[in-house]
Amino acid sequence: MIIIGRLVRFLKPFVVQAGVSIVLGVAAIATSIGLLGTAAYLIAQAALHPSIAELHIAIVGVRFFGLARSIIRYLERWVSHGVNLRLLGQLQRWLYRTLVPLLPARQTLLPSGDVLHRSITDLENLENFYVRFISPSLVMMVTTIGMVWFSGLLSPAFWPWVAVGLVGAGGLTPLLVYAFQNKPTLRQVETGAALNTRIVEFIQGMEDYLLYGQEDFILAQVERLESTYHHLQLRRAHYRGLGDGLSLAWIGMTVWLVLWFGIDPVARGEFSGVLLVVLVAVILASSEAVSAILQGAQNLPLALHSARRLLELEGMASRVAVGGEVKDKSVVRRPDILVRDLSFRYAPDMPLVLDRINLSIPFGYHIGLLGPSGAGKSTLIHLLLRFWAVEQGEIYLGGVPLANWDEETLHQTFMVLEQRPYIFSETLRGNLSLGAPQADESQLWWALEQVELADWARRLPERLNTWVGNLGLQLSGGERQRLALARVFLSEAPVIILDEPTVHLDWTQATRITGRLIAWAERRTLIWITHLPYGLDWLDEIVVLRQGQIVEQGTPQELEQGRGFYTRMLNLARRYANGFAA
Ligand SMILES: Nc1ncnc2c1ncn2[C@@H]1O[C@H](COP(=O)(O)OP(=O)(O)OP(=O)(O)O)[C@@H](O)[C@H]1O
Repeated sequence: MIIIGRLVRFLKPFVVQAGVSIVLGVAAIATSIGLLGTAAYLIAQAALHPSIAELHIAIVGVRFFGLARSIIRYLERWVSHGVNLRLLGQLQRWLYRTLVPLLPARQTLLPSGDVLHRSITDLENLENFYVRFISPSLVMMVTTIGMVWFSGLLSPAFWPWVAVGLVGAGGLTPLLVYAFQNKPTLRQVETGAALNTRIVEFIQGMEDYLLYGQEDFILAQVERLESTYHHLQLRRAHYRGLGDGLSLAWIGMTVWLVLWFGIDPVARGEFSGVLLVVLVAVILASSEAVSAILQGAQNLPLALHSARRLLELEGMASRVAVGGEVKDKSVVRRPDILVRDLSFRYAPDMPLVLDRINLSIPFGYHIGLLGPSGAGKSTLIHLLLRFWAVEQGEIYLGGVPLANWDEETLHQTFMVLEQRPYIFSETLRGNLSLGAPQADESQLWWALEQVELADWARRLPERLNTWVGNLGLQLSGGERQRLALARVFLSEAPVIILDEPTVHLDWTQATRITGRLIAWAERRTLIWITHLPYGLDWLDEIVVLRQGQIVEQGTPQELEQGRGFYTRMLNLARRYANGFAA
């Protein structure tokens, strides 16, 4: 019920249109009943050979209901599909708004295939909830009340049977269908999501699977999931068939009871035979509303499970701090960074990844964040970007607590080159201008020059307009890295964070590009993350992280003269380099 309540709130903006669609739905069923009722009256009355004048009203009624039924049904579909499409748009917007703050940090919790499943299949299932459940339920209720009232009007002997029959067919049977469908549907949704996840993983990791000879194993998993999925689909179809049969039995029983209790009074002349025929016809006509609600009950578990999966994203999102608004825009252009007593763990039952970190990075400083793998460097940056909420300690940006920065301004302040930069299935131009849509042709070429990709780009068949599709897989590791670095050169952000920026580059090229980066970032803050203590003399300060703690801090020269962790790393690195050279 809570889920249904949360779903109904999405309908709020379209409540008028939804109301109109329900009224039209009731009117469409009413005209169907009217058509069958007047047609039955006409045939039954005609059998008694009355004068044509006596049949006149019934003839007009048949014409009217016949015409009105098509027009009203058309209008009802038009309005309800309009509501549906707008609703789908609203749900999609809601989903993307929910996913955006969630994805950077929680990718590990949501495999890409699962996100795909949620954003396509789950949304589609949810769409059915409104058109196939809410509206038919209300139409069924009104139809039942209307039919009970009409049969009671004809004779008090009939209405209890009509009430029992319609409640059985349109109330109890859908409930039974829902109860039986619930479990297999839950399993079907989960199996479908697992299937999607496996398929996306298989495609993304195809190279490795082939290399390790694991393709048969993965394909067997996919086939197993697929066969479970089809088996569950079959089971659901089976219950659906049972539901259809059961509701028909209820309607048939109602007709039978009405005839059983009606024939004697007709024989005794106490009740009109024509009206008895009309009553039977309208009961049969009301089964149109029954079949709609049965379809709704069939889809309800699917919609509810999908809704639960979608709404749980909201719960995850609320754990990430939501920003306010930075009033003083001047701090946005020259923000100092201050980290005070920051501790962090990924989950309450996990160990501390950062332990009482204190750090001050004045604007314009070039600082190196050094430490072995797993020291917590990326975590510190992700907290700075507010991918995760700070729970212990504080981070100030430009003197303003990080939580008070709005998302958009925060993202304009930072340019981040992640360890595995993402190359989009796009043209070279599209990939370059991602963070700098204002950049003109000459700026794009300038950026390519800085990363030594301009000659390569000139040789491409369509130069900047060449498709570097398939997530950049047709580029070499070094080309991908330099393309991502070219994006950095186009950025206007005041704080630049580069996570292992020269990985995949050869030593001489890395040195040249680093030199250009240093010069370019002269009036910006630069945070250079690395685990190699090489060639860092140009930095204003180096902070050494180890097991989540700052173990050393100072200028490169100060650290080199000391006997700490940094010197040990440096000596080790030199020994390795000499060993290789020898
Ligand atoms: N999403 C996550 N959930 C749980 N633990 C995580 C998550 N991300 C990182 N960790 C753990 O936090 C610790 C610090 O990881 P982090 O990525 O910050 O290290 P790092 O210094 O950047 O390492 P590297 O140089 O290898 O990138 C590691 O032990 C890692 O396993």
